[in-house]
Amino acid sequence: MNIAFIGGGNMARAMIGGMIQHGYDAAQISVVEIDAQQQQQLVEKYGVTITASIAEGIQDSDVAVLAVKPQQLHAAISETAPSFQNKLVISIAAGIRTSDLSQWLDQHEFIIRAMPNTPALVGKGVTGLYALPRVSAQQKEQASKILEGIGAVVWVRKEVQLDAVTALSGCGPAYVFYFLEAMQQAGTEQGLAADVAKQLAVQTFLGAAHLAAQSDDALETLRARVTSKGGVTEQALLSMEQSNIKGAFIRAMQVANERSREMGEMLSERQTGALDAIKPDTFFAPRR
Ligand SMILES: NC(=O)C1=CN([C@@H]2O[C@H](COP(=O)(O)OP(=O)(O)OC[C@H]3O[C@@H](n4cnc5c(N)ncnc54)[C@H](O)[C@@H]3O)[C@@H](O)[C@H]2O)C=CC1
Ligand SMILES: O=C(O)[C@@H]1CCC=N1
Repeated sequence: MNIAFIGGGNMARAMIGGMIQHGYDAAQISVVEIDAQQQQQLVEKYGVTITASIAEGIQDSDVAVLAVKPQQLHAAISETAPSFQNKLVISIAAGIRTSDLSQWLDQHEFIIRAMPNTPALVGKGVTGLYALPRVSAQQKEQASKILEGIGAVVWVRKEVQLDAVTALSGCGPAYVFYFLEAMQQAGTEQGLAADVAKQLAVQTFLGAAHLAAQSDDALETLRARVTSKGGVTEQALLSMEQSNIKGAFIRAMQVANERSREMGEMLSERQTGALDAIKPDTFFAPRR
């Protein structure tokens, strides 16, 4: 199965790196990338075929993965729509709806919208997937196979659920890094060396995540087992409750979900002319 990536930035590189590490042949991967520096890095690091032309890049591919920024997508694909004919198209662009993609690609029907995440680079990603009704079972299997090379795969039945997947696991690695930064900072402020604090924080996350993955117990139960009555953890959690950390976190994910939907709406409206008056560099600012 030959795969072409349209856009070879952060997420495409995470996917390509993960796929190659898990045995995928670089000769079967081509990347359409317009930035010369990115092109050079992709060739040097992964040995994939590079071109700046979509028509050329995808002509021998069975699957095209759309991996440019959401606001770059319409411009990138609309003029080369016929090149995508009969190919399975997997879009990883946040927010962009399959109905718009289909329209931009001359009513293309074989479209899967996917939301992967950057731990794909180390084969530990998770991807949420939604397929248009005409996508065959075999094409869905192809998509699962590609994405299982870089981690776990979860199919959703309703497209709107992908906004929740985006808010949770698409953005999730950033929340984890943010939390790790806070743990490292607190550790150093309490007298630990920065590298030791980082190791303790990262290993604690890894350990807790493995424990949660392997246990049948609810997350609350696992938390309760750490929290001795009248002990140390209890005080820390009490402090977090007083600061409403959980509420703030849930609110942040709600905002992320809204932003994902808003991006889809704005880009859809823009292409139908409703937002033409707004300059491309400013229209993408949040409307709040
Ligand atoms: N970074 C992340 O954690 C995740 C990103 N995504 C989605 O992945 C997509 C890509 O995101 P990133 O990799 O972070 O962005 P990025 O900016 O690192 O990569 C986009 C690449 O596309 C290239 N490009 C732009 N226009 C092009 C064109 N017409 N033809 C060929 N190449 C073109 C750019 O030069 C750039 O290298 C976005 O749509 C984003 O929503 C999805 C899941 C997670
Ligand atoms: O922040 C973004 O827009 C993309 C989508 C999920 C992770 N990164």
